[in-house]
Amino acid sequence: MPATSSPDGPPGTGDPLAGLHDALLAWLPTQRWFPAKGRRIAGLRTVAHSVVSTPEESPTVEHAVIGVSFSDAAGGSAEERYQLVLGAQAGPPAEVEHAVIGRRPGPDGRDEVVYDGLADGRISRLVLSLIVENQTRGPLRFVAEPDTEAPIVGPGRPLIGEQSNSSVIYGERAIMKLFRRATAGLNPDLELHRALRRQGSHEVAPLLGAVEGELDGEPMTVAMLQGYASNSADGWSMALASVRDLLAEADLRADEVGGDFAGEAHRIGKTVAAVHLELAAALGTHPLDARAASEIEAWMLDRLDRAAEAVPGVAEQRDAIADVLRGVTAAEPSTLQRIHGDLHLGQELRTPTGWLVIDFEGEPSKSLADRVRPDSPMRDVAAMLRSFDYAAFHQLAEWEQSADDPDPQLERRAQEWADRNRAAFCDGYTEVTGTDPRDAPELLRAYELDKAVYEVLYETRNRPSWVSIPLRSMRRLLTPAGRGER
Ligand SMILES: Nc1ncnc2c1ncn2[C@@H]1O[C@H](COP(=O)(O)OP(=O)(O)O)[C@@H](O)[C@H]1O
Ligand SMILES: O=P(O)(O)O[C@H]1O[C@H](CO)[C@@H](O[C@H]2O[C@H](CO)[C@@H](O)[C@H](O)[C@H]2O)[C@H](O)[C@H]1O
Repeated sequence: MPATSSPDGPPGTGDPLAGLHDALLAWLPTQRWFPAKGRRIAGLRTVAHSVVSTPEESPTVEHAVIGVSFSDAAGGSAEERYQLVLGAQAGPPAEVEHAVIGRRPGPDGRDEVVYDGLADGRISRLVLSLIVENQTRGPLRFVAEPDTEAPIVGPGRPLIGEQSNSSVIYGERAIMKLFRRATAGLNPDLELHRALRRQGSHEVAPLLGAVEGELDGEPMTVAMLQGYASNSADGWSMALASVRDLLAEADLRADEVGGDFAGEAHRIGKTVAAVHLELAAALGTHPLDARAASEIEAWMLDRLDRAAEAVPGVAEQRDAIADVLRGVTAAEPSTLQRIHGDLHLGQELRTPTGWLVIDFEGEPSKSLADRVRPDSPMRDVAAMLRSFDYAAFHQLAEWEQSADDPDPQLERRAQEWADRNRAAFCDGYTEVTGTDPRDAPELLRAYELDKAVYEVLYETRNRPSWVSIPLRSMRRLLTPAGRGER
């Protein structure tokens, strides 16, 4: 049996990672998934730790939850928790060299190297086989989804790219995501994929299995295994290619240039609509009555005030924005249900047969309670409309960094691209649900503006050179002429 422990004391009192705290503190900010880069870390502790491998298996594989606390103004006393899968071996293979975290004395007295386990194909292969065999190792349960056969195709290859979690791909057949933020409770990504699977959804990748643990006495989702859509392209890259074609031919309209995206936007609209119907059928709907609407309004206003504190461009428009956000109370009668919660073109994959929606975790900065709260499907629709704006104006925003003045002709072309694709998306959505989102303009505008405010804060913190994109949309949504979708 693998050894397990749940240390909670100070370093040196039985914490198996105590000797690695300094190394972890240096390593964490270098990781793409670590969201608190640049913040002043006050301390680190091991919240939970278990050994996954048996003594016969090499390398040693460990699962840990670490708690990081901060001493800057944004930190307060809140601790953020992250999951790690660690490999440990005296002489690990060269392929993990880039993933080394530190060294510590091994069980035989010799130093062993501790590294990010997902970089080691032997470790990802072990995790996959534990899932397929439905094994339990210490506090971790490796579960295959009933009636599925996860393909055993050997070691995993870490996904390289922009991610908030960490994924490995198994031979173009399966993909496993380790959720980096450790949160007590069922992760909505797993929960909603399970619900959609029950509905026989063709709009999401098939769920194959999961790794589940415990945190604070509650279940915690460690990882999720899905079918891999090989030969797919994400909507964001496809949309950018289309916009590039358009801006290279500034004299032509979006429908006259090669690489028009409107057909795809229409199909994405249909796909998102189908997901909404499936989620409603699987998990139910509730009326968006006056009480629910005022709760959503309060939540939006609170988020607006937090953004206004951090970004002067938002603070200057605070009252005008608040007036638009109050549009959610004009939403009756309509319904609330479980939704995606953080939809954008990068969360859509074009496969040879259609579009798939991925990543149902919701906005990363929201608490779990907020991410699982039923909301209007209009939030997802508005988020997609925002994404078409992003794709349209992204290149201009990059050019504006180096050019003196924006070219008004290119701005007009970009706006045409956005309008054309937003309309095509709404048409596709309406075709499937029978409800045209543009028939509730105040609700749609409130959700779009709420998302734009979120994005202004997100870009200020993560990609300051992109902040002009949501700021431009914020201004448009506050201008009477720029409001209408039709
Ligand atoms: N089922 C899948 N098939 C193919 N590629 C996928 C699949 N799921 C995710 N990906 C790829 O992995 C990337 C990260 O996945 P995502 O679920 O968005 O992770 P994160 O939550 O870390 O952002 C996606 O942008 C996509 O390129
Ligand atoms: O993908 P995540 O779930 O981590 O979502 C976060 O990051 C997104 C960017 O990667 C961010 O999306 C924003 O930028 C996109 C272009 O990169 C654009 O298509 C989206 O419309 C825009 O919101 C998302 O908001 C954030 O939560």
